[in-house]
Amino acid sequence: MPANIRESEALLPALESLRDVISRHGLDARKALGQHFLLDPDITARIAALAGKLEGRHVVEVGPGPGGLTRALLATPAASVTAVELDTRAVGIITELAAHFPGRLSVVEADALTQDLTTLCPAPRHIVANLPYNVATPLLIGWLRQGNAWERLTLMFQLEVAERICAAPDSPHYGRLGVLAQWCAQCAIVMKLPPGAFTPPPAVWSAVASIIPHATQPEPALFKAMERVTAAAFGQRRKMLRGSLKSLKGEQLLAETGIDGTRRAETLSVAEFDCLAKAHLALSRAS
Ligand SMILES: C[S@@+](CC[C@H](N)C(=O)[O-])C[C@H]1O[C@@H](n2cnc3c(N)ncnc32)[C@H](O)[C@@H]1O
Repeated sequence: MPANIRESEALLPALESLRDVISRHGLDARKALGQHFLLDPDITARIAALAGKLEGRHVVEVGPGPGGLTRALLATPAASVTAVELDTRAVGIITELAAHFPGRLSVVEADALTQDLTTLCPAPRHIVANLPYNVATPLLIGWLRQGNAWERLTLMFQLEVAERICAAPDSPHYGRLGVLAQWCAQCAIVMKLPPGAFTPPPAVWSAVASIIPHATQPEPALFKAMERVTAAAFGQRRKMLRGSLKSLKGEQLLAETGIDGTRRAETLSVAEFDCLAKAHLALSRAS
């Protein structure tokens, strides 16, 4: 395995600069596609390193754009990289890049929101991506739903979203996304980047979150129950639980779990939400 960033770069064949590739393919950044590119190879190599051991792993990269992070991933010992991209111009760039890495890089032109990424490569699978910010949250929730399929996710979000994913109870960013993510995975912010690290720069800071699914994952019906409970509890977060959970037979749920109905959603631990989701599922199966 390469010992450092310079050694990793040395593993790549001589490639055209990303700026030249962008201009040759007319890949001017489009806001609607959340396009903020990473062109600094030191930064992309650091992100690839944050993904941990990639030897023998199959990596899915969502939104390769001009391919900076893709190149960094190819400089690791990953068994394969599958890039999923919506923008035809970027698909053209990655198709060209794939010619330099026969059998190791493939590109799929698709919307990652509707494509089941688990069908694209065998396990053990990782996702590594600088995500399009406009669809990052629904993408993450979809991948959490398939927790068993992923060994690890290393994902760039807007800093505020990464903070919500990793927030502790009773802290300002704690909410539905943090409960769902931490219920399914170990989550941590492992890198922060200022707007100037991207071309063009976004309006806000960004952060990479490392998301490692727990060994045991909720079954689909329990995941749905947790989605319903957290939507109700945080949908009216200023309300006490006995009010916000009313539509889910809240009184019964609270009695069964022993959780005080005068508490508010943001004070509950992930373990307490787990109890509520299990009680809700049991109640809905019984009725
Ligand atoms: C933030 S840019 C990252 C580009 C590149 N990985 C980089 O770091 O320079 C997000 C990328 O996701 C692509 N994208 C946007 N929406 C998508 C979707 N629904 N499915 C797949 N790719 C998408 C964009 O075209 C763009 O290339």
